[in-house]
Amino acid sequence: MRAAHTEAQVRAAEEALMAGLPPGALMQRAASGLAHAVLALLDGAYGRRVTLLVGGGDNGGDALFAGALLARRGAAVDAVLLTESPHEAGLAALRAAGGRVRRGTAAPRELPDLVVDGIVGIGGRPGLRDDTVAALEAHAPAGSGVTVVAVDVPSGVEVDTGRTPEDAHVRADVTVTFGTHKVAHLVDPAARACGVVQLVDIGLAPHLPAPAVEALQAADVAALLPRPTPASHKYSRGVVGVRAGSGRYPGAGLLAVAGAASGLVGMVRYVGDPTVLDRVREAHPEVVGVGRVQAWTVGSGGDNRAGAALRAALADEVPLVVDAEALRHLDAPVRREGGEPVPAVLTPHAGELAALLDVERAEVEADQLASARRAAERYDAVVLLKGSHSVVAHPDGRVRVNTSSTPWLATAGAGDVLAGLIGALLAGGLAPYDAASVGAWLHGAAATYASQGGPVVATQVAAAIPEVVRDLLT
Ligand SMILES: NC(=O)C1=CN([C@@H]2O[C@H](COP(=O)(O)OP(=O)(O)OC[C@H]3O[C@@H](n4cnc5c(N)ncnc54)[C@H](O)[C@@H]3O)[C@@H](O)[C@H]2O)[C@@H](O)CC1
Ligand SMILES: Nc1ncnc2c1ncn2[C@@H]1O[C@H](COP(=O)(O)OP(=O)(O)O)[C@@H](O)[C@H]1O
Ligand SMILES: [K+]
Repeated sequence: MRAAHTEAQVRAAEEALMAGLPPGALMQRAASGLAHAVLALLDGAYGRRVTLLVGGGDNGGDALFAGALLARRGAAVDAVLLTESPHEAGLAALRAAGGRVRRGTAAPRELPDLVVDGIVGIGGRPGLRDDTVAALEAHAPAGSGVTVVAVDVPSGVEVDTGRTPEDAHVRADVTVTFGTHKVAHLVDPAARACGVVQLVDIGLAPHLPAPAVEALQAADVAALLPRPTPASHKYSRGVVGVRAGSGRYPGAGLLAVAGAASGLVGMVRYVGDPTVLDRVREAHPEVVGVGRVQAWTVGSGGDNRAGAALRAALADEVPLVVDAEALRHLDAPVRREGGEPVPAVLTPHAGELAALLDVERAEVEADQLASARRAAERYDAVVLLKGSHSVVAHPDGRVRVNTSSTPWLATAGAGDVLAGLIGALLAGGLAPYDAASVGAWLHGAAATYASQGGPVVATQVAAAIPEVVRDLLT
């Protein structure tokens, strides 16, 4: 599991760890990890030009000590001070190692190979001052190819929320972080500013509490996956029912069935528009009609009958996935007629979540973590906010973020496949929170697998699910 913590959690853990260490030991660990990451990126130090952008806190200290290490290895290291009070010991170390120190935002005569963003870390306020933006532009102009390495977090993003409320922030190619991931490394839009995140172990783990946000890794997914035993039969593995697609969107019914029929349950039933049913049977001869199910997927590509389909599924006293058109017919909290709670997974994209919360889409996109949490609480259901790093929020406040995807997955019908797949996982016995997060992981991994770096369509994503599962289990 990849764990991400808040600033306060990190500071408390750091305090506990430092109590047993000599002063400055943690910064040395951080700086050494940072310097080694830079050395790997530059494939050596000798003759390489590195510029440090240095703020007034310990984040700048990390950059200065790492710069000293790089200078001792033969790199030409320049520190640009963006503060009146840089980390004194760090500055002395850099100078002693032969590094040069400058102030001001003037452009260098020659661009460096790599810029280290040591402007602010977890102590930073969101946004960057104008002079900082100018210094950044002068040393790593957009499109220049200068590699940008952020120390701990890209300066200017909001560390605990993943928001980027001020547009001014660093956009890094690589972020080198310490001790644990921070929320901003996982949650968009901040996660997009991090580039590749590398974690340096500084010994913090024993002092860390339960994470604020986590991300499943392949081994976690493998451990959670329902799988058959020698005693299994098709009913014991679970039956998923799909109420999706319509005369207007027949393909969505087919794609939801394709996601459900990826072999993770014993049987798939399709209930809905007769013309869609005929096409489902042609494409998936193993799919059957009306009967008992252990979970429903409702709403993908639905029409004005989606409300009735939702009511019928709710009446069945089994867990359900509520997608697309069916989301419009939901009441908060999600309840059966009679008022009992229903285990449910809602799968909105940002526009649909905005409608569920009665806010603007832009607000959801800007504050994905809080929006998903708020909806999970209000609807008393697991909410999967779809995006490049989909957010899965539990009504009790827990959150998982999915990082297995590829931008090529942003393609029509991909959401229908996901809804069917999560329905199958619910029918297979997973709790809604696990079904949603395992489903999002498999879906993203299937897209990545099918894409191989190139374009994919939703049908190919569904077809790649068994291959991804096979890889996981063997
Ligand atoms: N907490 C930990 O476990 C560790 C922390 N370390 C480093 O220490 C960092 C935290 O250091 P600090 O607490 O000193 O805080 P930061 O260095 O993140 O920032 C605080 C300083 O920046 C100024 N500042 C805040 N927002 C600003 C903005 N938007 N523009 C310009 N200046 C701004 C503040 O006035 C203050 O001087 C971490 O991110 C990490 O890099 C590491 O050295 C080792 C371990
Ligand atoms: N930029 C992106 N990178 C990775 N995955 C994405 C991106 N944008 C969207 N996705 C994923 O693609 C799918 C799109 O689903 P959705 O918006 O419901 O489309 P549709 O309704 O056409 O099926 C979701 O699983 C979402 O997480
Ligand atoms: K930084």
